[in-house]
Amino acid sequence: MSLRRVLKLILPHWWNFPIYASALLYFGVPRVLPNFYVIVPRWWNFPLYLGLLYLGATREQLSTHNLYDTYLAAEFPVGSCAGINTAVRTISGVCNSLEKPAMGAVGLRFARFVPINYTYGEPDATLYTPNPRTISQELFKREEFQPATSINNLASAWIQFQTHDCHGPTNDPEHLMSFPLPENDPLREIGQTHMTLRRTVKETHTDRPATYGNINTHWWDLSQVYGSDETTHATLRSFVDGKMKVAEDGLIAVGPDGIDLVGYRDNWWAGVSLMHNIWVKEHNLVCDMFKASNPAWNDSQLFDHARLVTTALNAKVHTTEWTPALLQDHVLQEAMDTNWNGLAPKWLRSLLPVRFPKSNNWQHVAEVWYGIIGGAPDFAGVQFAHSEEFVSIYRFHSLLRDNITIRSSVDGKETGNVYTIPEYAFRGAQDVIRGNKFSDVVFTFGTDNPGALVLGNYPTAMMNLSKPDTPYLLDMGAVDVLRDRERGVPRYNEFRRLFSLIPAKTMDDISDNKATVAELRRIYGEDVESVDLLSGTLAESPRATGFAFSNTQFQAFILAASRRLMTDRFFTTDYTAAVYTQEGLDWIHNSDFRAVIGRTVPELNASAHSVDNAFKPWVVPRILST
Ligand code: HEM
Repeated sequence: MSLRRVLKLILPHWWNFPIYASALLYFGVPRVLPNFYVIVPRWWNFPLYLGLLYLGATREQLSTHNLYDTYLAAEFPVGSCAGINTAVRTISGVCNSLEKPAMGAVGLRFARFVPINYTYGEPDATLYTPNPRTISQELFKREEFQPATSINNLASAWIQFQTHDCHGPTNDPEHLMSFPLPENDPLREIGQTHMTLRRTVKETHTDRPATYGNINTHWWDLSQVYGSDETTHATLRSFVDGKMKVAEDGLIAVGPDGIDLVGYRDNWWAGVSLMHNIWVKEHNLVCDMFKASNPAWNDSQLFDHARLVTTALNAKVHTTEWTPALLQDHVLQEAMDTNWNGLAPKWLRSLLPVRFPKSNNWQHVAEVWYGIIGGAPDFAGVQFAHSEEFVSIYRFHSLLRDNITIRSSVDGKETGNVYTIPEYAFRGAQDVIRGNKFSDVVFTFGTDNPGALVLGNYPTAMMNLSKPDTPYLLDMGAVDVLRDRERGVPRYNEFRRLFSLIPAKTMDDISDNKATVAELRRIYGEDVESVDLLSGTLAESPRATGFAFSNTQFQAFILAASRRLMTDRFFTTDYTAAVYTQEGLDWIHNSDFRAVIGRTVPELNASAHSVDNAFKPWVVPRILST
């Protein structure tokens, strides 16, 4: 951070300076102030430093009340790091924690962000009420595409690339959920009376709610690119110079099922394929950089270092670019930047190169000053795993566009190739990626808007989705609702209560928009407790200025976004030149997503740099506007 930026931050807000100082003090005594936590419904109206203080306090509040392990102490797998190279990320995710080697590894259970006794899956009496199909068809269905104008379609591809479906592609064929279709359902005309789907694969326990395993690693380690098991991983490596395998055309090769050969390949579409290609290309460029500076390194050394750097850069892009693009609020922008870079100006860091002591109290001061990265890990007393609630807040299918209309990156003109969802999903992704110039595809994503995350904007094609190997059509709107109920994710109002938010007393409290409230009432009547999490969050307003999603989802996000960084050894204790190399750290420090695009698709360097954040709609070539 430059002196100019510090002055810019402080001067217009000089009257906030005492608040800023108290924020630092506050972080120094983290376990005290949460006792005095006061919920502020419209925190985004605070001036900058008060807003930062409030977000910090909220995170502390949530770390104290919203972290729950789903393992009993005696159940947790005992692991060992004997014979494992602990200086690098492992494929299965073991040994990130040296104290608890199995933490965050592939197959481990999802944790919970709400107390365990609130996570029983709903019984049949409520599971199907209100009817998920009615909700999907009457509340969610898109009549007309409503764009999210502040972001581009790379943002939607990005978030699915980050989250994917981690409960597994097949579900449990032995255990089904089935409910009658509404009387007026058009499917009844073709003889269908019920909607049926497989339950999620789960572990049952005698005295507590069922638990669910993650089929990928939990860490922020790009396992979707590299794989979470050695067999898959081996098929993806070229074993030459540390590089990932690519086909002759420079893109990821495709398997016999028509899907790209990558670490995790479920629910495939053109957007995720695009992201995988960009990050595999980036990995291979990092290998080139390392080979040039370390000619004696073998394939494994090059791969392991390139993975560390590529992964950290990916996490940095998410923290400092994707999130601020989705949540364009001044407080949030600063908070996310502080997470990664800290608030301390560079010149002061060089004067005081030694970090604050890493004792429990000072650690929080150090975090604000220097950022989470390179600091001391903080588990808030609970071992790390992704949580079921974190999966649920990313049910973002409304981001999907009905059509992808390819435009040339040279002049912005439509090429004539248009793909609907059934054409760009699953095997169809290949038609988009290889049926066009890759630069045109990326350009199209950079200049298109995704759909807005509001009611009435769920793509109709996703409500009649034919997924390979699934023996029935999926109404994804209904599936999204049903999965949360099945997995015991609390409904909207309970979710708010448990996340230190003020619950709605009546439907009118959910949204400022009268028409939206009327829509909710049509489905849920006056029973505000029955409103589903997805319905409530899509309906919710007001939202923070510039927020693409609701404050309720944001609350879970506050907890998860920092926690993913601060529990990971490779973002904390081992974010050092000794582990990453200095050139590796410099690569991360000097790059943003615009640079990644410029390197991996050089034709797009200028377009990607036409905006200050690669996830904002790119400025199209002049020919379009003339
Ligand atoms: C054409 C593109 C997409 C297709 C075909 C697709 C399809 C699916 C399917 C079939 C499921 C699993 C349904 C089940 O539980 O049985 C799913 C789950 C999910 N999808 Fe999508 N999806 C797409 C895009 C997206 C996007 C853009 C996001 C944005 C984040 C997203 C987020 C999720 C989440 C969070 C889940 C739940 C994951 C889990 O249960 O572990 N999807 N999707």
